[in-house]
Amino acid sequence: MGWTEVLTTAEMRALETAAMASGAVMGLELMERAGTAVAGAIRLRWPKAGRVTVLCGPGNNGGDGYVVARQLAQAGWRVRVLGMDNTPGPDAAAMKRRWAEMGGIEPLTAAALGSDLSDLVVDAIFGTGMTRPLDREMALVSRWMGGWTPARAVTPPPIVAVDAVSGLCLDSGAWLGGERGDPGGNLPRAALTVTFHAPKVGHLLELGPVLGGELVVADIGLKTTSFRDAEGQIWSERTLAVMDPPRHLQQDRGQPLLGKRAGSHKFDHGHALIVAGTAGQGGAARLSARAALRVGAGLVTLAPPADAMAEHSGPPDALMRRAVDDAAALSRLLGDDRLRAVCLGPGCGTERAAALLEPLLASRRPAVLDADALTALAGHPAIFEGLHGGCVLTPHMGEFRRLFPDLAARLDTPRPRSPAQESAQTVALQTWRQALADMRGPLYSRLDAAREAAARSGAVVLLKGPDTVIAAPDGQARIHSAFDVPWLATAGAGDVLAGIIAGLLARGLPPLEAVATGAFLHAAAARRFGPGLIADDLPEQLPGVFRDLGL
Ligand SMILES: NC(=O)C1=CN([C@@H]2O[C@H](COP(=O)(O)OP(=O)(O)OC[C@H]3O[C@@H](n4cnc5c(N)ncnc54)[C@H](OP(=O)(O)O)[C@@H]3O)[C@@H](O)[C@H]2O)[C@@H](O)CC1
Ligand SMILES: [K+]
Repeated sequence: MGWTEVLTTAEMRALETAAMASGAVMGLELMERAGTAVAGAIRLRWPKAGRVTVLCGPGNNGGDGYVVARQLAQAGWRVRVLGMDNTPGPDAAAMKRRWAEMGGIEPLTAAALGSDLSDLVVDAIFGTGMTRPLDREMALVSRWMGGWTPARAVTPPPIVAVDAVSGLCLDSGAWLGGERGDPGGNLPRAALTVTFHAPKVGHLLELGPVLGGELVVADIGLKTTSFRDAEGQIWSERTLAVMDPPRHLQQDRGQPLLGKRAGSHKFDHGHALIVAGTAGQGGAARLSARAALRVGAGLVTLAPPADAMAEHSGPPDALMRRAVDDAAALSRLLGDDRLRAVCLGPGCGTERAAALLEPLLASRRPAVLDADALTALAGHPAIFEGLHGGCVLTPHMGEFRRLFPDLAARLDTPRPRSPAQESAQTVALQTWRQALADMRGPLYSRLDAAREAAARSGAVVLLKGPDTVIAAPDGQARIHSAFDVPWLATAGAGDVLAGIIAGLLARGLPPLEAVATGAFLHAAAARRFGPGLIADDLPEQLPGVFRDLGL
């Protein structure tokens, strides 16, 4: 594996619809495969048949649940099924009938769960069709799965989620059971989530990774892997996620992408300019510079104002230094074509950043704009207008809020992305593009926000977080979930990331690739060091990361 395609719920429904419309597969068959995959994953992890309670919702997620119930019963499990008193769509109804021939269906209520004694609970209540907050009864069921009952706290049995923990929005990773960002306690945490064909956006963002546990992506035989338009071109608006060390880092059309070819010259690997600030603020820029060197830029020059030069005279000795006092000095320096990329912002000071942004943007040089440069951009709309496709913005949520207040506000409010909730099943293949634009899932996501920010600014945007989201102006996006490296939340880590990206830009990687690769290397360095990490350690881990990648 490497980069993996990630889908919205509408995209998933469109793929499924296309597969059925082409006659390649029937809905009932897909449901049987989905349920079989879940039952198989359960039997692999819990090989000794025990007692299982399967909670089945009103739609096709519930249909999968009835398949799981049947298959586990056939494998010797003692199965209790709690379901809803409704007639679901034809496929789920058929699966419900088949189960009813084998066992009973009790009403799905919190009261019925109160005395449950099972070893395992299968949550097949809601999946990709989750469109609105849980009603009161389902909220109580959900709280039971989270270990809360009116009488006392209980330890719920391990939960296996079919497609998602019910209540999670698979388009945003937000919790639909309550207020966004403050979902309260007692959220259910699955031991295992089995999803189908591809991860969904919500598995990787916000609470998705926290609530989902181990994520298994089961192949249910949907052959299509990418969206292609009528001319067979892959859409530009794709979302890819790093699930494993990306293979392309080791090899790109037979050539090492990050490795260095024997006999190459330092100028073959680019020259990065790291702008530094006035006295007393130097550490940040030096962290960026060290990272740019370690990631393999051929040369790195640090550019403080002349009166701060003394402060910047320490190691690493491999750094070159050049005083840049004002916009004119930066313009002159950028007259040298060999300077391939610039990093502006870390430890720079907002005023200095604002003054230097104009010549930098005018030079059209690839540039990472971080920290103080982002604050300067937020305060100067005219400079913001000068952003271009070679620019990379690396805001954390606070900086994002200053730059794109309306987009941040939409993230804060749990409201639908679009009121149109037209059934995807009716969407014809040719009209996907329009249909998906109308039907993105129930909640506006960090991915949506980053995409809009990139389109608006014309720059590549990396929105920081444990679920880093990266978007390019043409709609391409990457998700880099790194919930396993909490030690990255440390002072200066962002400066290192900016330096890594600047180094990769200097080495000639296109902006989106530089940013996505940079996010991966940054997390990999943190992972390699482990607990106790400080930002200074990150660049020093890069050689080990490269060795691990086989460079
Ligand atoms: N796509 C694929 O390739 C495959 C998909 N498969 C499976 O299908 C699942 C998707 O099925 P789905 O579309 O029927 O949606 P699902 O999640 O069952 O929920 C829909 C029902 O819930 C209701 N409802 C929604 N929110 C509610 C709320 N808060 N409170 C109460 N009710 C609420 C909603 O009602 P409505 O909004 O229509 O009023 C509707 O009745 C998917 O996750 C996967 O498991 C596999 O079988 C095979 C391959
Ligand atoms: K579910």
